[in-house]
Amino acid sequence: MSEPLIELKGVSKSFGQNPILDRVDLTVNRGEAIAIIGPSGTGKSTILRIMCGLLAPDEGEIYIRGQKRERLLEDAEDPIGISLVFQQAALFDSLTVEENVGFALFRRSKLPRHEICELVNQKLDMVGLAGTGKRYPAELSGGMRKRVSLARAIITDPDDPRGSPEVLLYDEPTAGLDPIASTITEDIIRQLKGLKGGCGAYVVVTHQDSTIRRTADRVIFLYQGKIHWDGSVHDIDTTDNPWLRQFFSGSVEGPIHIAG
Ligand SMILES: Nc1ncnc2c1ncn2[C@@H]1O[C@H](COP(=O)(O)OP(=O)(O)OP(=O)(O)O)[C@@H](O)[C@H]1O
Repeated sequence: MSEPLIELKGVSKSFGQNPILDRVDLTVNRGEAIAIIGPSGTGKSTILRIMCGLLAPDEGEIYIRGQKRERLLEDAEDPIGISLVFQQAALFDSLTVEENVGFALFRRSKLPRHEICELVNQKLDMVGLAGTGKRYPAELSGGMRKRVSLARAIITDPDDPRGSPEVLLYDEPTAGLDPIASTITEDIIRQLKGLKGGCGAYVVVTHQDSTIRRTADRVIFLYQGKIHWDGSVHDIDTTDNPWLRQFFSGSVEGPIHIAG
C-alpha cells in the first residue's frame, strides 16, 4: 500500500498579481521517483520550495506523512526530513569540500570533528566523490560541485530522530552538464533511493530529456499553474495528451503558448 510522504491539497500561489499555482493537488508516496516538467516559469521550482517548507502557499493544505504543516519550516519541524538540492551548487568557495558537506554538523551538532569527517566521507563516497574532501570547490568541475551539494543534502546528524531525509527534491540537477556528467548524476539520483542513508522518494524538476527518462517513473506536466498530465514515464512517447506531444516535439503549434 502506498504511503503518502508529501501531500499538496488545493495549493495556490501568486507572486504579486501573477498567479503561479492554481489549486494543485499532488501526492508524493514512499518509493516514488517523480519528474515535474513543463515550460519555463510555470511554477516547478515554486512547488519544490513549497514542498520543503521554504515557501508558504497562499491557499491549500500541506500534509507531511499525514501531519498537517502549519507554518514554514523555520518555525516548525516536519515529521520527516525533506531536503532541497538547489540548481546552483551554492558552495562556500573559501571552505574545502569536507567543510562544505559537513557545514551544518560542524556548526550545530555536538559530534566530535573526526566523527563528522567520517560521515562526510561516507556521503562523498555515495555520490562518487571519495577522496575529494580536502579540495576546494574551484578545483572541481561543475558536475562534481553539484554532487558535493547533493552530499551536503543527505548528510544528517545521527542524533536527529528523523534520520536521513525521506524525500529529496532536486531542482534541475543536470542543467549545464555535459551528457556524460548528466548520466553520472542521474545514476546517483536513482541509486540514492532506497539506499541506507539515501532517501525514500524523490522529485526532480528538469528540462533535460535524458534526466526525465533516466530518473523518473512518474512524470507530471505543469503548465499555467495546473497539472495537465500525470503518468508513467513509459507512456510519454505514446500518449496523445496535446501538452506532452507539443512539449516533447518542441513545436510552436499547440496549447502551450510561450511569450516571445
Ligand atoms: N520570490 C518570487 N517573487 C516574485 N516572483 C517569483 C518569485 N519566485 C518565482 N517567481 C516567478 O514565478 C514564476 C514561476 O517561477 P518558477 O521558478 O517556479 O518557475 P519554473 O517552472 O521553475 O521555471 P524554470 O523552468 O525557468 O526554472 C516565474 O514567473 C518567476 O519569475
